[in-house]
Amino acid sequence: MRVDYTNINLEKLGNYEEKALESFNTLMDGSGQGSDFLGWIDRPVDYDKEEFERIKKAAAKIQSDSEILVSIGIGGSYLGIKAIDFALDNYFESNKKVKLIYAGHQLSGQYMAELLDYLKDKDYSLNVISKSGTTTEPAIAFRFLKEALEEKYGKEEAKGHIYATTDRQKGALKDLSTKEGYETFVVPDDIGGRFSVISAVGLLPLAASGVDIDELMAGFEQGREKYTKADFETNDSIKYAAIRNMLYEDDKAIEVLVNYEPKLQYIAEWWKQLFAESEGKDGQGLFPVSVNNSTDLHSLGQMIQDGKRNLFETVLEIENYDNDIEIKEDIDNLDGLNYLAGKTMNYVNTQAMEGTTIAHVKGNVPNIRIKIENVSAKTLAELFYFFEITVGVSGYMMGINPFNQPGVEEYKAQMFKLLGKPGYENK
Ligand SMILES: O=P(O)(O)OC[C@H]1O[C@](O)(CO)[C@@H](O)[C@@H]1O
Repeated sequence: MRVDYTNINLEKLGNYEEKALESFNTLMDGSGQGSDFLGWIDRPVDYDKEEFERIKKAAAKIQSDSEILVSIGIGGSYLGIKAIDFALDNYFESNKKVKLIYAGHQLSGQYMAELLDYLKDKDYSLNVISKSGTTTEPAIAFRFLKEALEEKYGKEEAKGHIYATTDRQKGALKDLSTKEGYETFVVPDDIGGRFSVISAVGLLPLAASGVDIDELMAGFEQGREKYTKADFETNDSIKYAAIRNMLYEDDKAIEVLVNYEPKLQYIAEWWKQLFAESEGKDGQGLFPVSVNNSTDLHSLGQMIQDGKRNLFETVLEIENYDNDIEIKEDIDNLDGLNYLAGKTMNYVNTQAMEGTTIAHVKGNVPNIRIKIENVSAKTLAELFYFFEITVGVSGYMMGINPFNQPGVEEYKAQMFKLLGKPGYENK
């Protein structure tokens, strides 16, 4: 993975170097705000090997008795799993050993009714994932899905199809799992939800679907090797954090994560939670949005080219693809496309990316380019780790605690009051 800053004016970057390095050191020595949640930094090498093996065993069991695993969770207990699972699958003929279906990531009654109907004649298991064990969306989903599973297999057999990933010792889900005897996996105390894909949160469902979790861990480890060195020139996490802050102070309020490969769509969704929950507090933070090109060049592209000049782009470029297809000569050439004969579609896509970059830079949209070698478990894990270090450094540069998310409680309090949850009457 490499980061290219060619299309950024780096004249003022020197003013940010010292602060970026200071913030990086604060992150690494654990002396900053939220330092109880830095377990993800060393987790690529320092993890529970016994649990890792248990995850592989559970995954093999799921593969042997289920065609579907319903992964129940929201936010950090959903987005990283979906991002990697979606990116590594074939678009049409799934190559997965077990199909992952998601639940508990919204509150749609329509979705739940249709899901329960769909599952009726399928063999499936449930992985309920919630660090707190009390989040409303997954809790409601689990209540429905557990009932349906018990109806299908009987209460005792159903227990062997339920896997709970939650806090080591506390919370409603932990209590329920202990009472019912479900196999449980741990969301470590020192890893916040949006950083938790490296734990059993991500590892169990991804292993069940057939992702090589050794490769995934190798990618995180590679990230740790590259992005935990205190060197401004060679550690792109520090430099990228500095550039984001430089652009932020230059009135760029929005960062747009751009991809030209639909497989990366959910990587962007994961990235949005990481940056929004980490930076969006105390009246601060770059607003993270994403576009999927070239699709969005025909919608948001107009705004990016010509709208308010308050944004910059970070473009994800894939350097090598597993598949590509050549455009052929057509005798009639009625569509006028013969000038592309002999070129591949990915070549055209790349020129769309390069052309768009030129146009946007001309239109005063600073562009950062992140180049990843390919779409694999290893490269995606390295990319995740890179963004995680970046957000820690960047958040400390902004003077905020990047590891809490107090703002998300407000909607919950108002919703609970409307729903009549005991204790919320006077909120
Ligand atoms: O895993 P949990 O505790 O259910 O939380 C899910 C998500 O909800 C949040 O706490 C926000 O409400 C996120 O930070 C978190 O990723």
